[in-house]
Amino acid sequence: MMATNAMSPGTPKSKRPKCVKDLGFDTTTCNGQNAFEPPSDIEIEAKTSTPTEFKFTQEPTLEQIRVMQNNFSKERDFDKFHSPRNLLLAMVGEVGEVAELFQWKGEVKDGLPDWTEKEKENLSQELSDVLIYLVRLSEKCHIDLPSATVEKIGLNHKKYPADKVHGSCKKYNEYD
Ligand SMILES: Nc1ccn([C@H]2C[C@H](O)[C@@H](COP(=O)(O)OP(=O)(O)OP(=O)(O)O)O2)c(=O)n1
Repeated sequence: MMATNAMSPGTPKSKRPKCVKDLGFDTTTCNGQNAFEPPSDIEIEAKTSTPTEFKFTQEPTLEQIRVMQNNFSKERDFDKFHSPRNLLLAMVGEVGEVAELFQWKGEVKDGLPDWTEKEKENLSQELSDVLIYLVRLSEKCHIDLPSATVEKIGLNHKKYPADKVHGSCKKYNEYD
């Protein structure tokens, strides 16, 4: 379904859409319970795709990751430690561990061709830790992360119209 209610970046926070439904998108199919159907103005098919282009696997979904981490925490009686604040600090700590892997390397090439297998494995683990804590934090804050992300991408489309910003890295509020 098309977004019908345009929202300018200057809209006060209190008046901003709270969920993807407020943008005019059909949310009945993107709440983690059902199959995901993207709003028709947000493409999920790659614009161009080559056989060598990097892609994620289809599963696990964020909901499946939420369940896996929820089970992991229950089995270990970790729930009592997983308050939103603790999870936020844990996530930021893991972001720091990602940053440490890039520290002093200068710019690195796409696909990290100059990294050792061990370095790539470390990065893979630290990025996963960030995601695991992000998903857990979202769960604890009752943020439906997949839907919220679609909503945010919708907002990004409105703030950064492709025909206006093409090839520029200026912030949306720096345009006339
Ligand atoms: N109380 C805890 C402890 C760990 N984990 C899970 C979530 C993370 O994916 C991972 C974090 O474990 P560590 O704190 O041991 O961090 P690392 O795995 O990054 O180890 P290191 O700090 O040695 O790199 O384990 C968790 O959910 N709750």
